[in-house]
Amino acid sequence: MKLKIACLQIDIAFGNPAQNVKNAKKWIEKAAEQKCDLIVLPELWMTGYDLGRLDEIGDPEGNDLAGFISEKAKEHHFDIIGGSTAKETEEGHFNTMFISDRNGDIIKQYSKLHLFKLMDEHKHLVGGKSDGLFTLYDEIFAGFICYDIRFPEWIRKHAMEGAKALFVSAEWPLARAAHWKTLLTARAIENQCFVIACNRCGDDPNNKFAGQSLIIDPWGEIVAEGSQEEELVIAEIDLSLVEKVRKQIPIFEDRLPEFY
Ligand SMILES: O=C(O)CCC(=O)C(=O)O
Repeated sequence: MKLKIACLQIDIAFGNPAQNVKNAKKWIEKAAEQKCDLIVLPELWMTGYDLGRLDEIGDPEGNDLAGFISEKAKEHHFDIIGGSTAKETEEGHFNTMFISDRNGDIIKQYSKLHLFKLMDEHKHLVGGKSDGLFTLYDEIFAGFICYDIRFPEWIRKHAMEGAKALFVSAEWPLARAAHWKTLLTARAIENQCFVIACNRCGDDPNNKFAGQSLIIDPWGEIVAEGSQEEELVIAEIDLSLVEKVRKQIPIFEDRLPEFY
């Protein structure tokens, strides 16, 4: 199966959901003109990292993000990996990814498992408790958020459970752009699956962000790479490549977990 995918590599206005929704609408229109099958948004794109103001600008139960992507998916007939939102619950705020299919049904919520202390997430957010697996086009995929990509065991668990493509939403700083590219390429090669990673660009009061969104195939080849500016990062991927690579070098069969 072939899929045309667009990462919406956008800038994010710090703590200004209204402006960010307006900008996202503009980029979603551009993706619709490109006739994409699926689009991906970055992490916390409605609020940015204005974590100190989440009581004011957080997203009650994630309904703002869920409602927005559901409406846009139906309008444009594409599936949406909606990036993440600061989902406000009785337990606190989660950093939660929402996924809508093209009928507007929310088919998955995944809350970031690994909180990133360097950006104070542990002081303002609650870590998730469940996996990122979901199904679209009768294929198994998985969603992750930013820092999660530093945990190969977490990603491997999803590949072992059948994920053929890993979708990553991020606000990854420019200072560690080399890690971003290396980690994502390694996750693609070691799990022999596609990696589609959408990062924000621009800056906030504390960080400059890398952009450089990536679409990587199961052989580790980069098929599309963003600049450091706002843009759509687009590629057509062919999911049958996953089986081909896994046949050529059968690492899942050759694993020796009794030694690990
Ligand atoms: O791991 C990193 O270097 C960046 C992670 C990050 O920015 C995040 O999880 O928000």
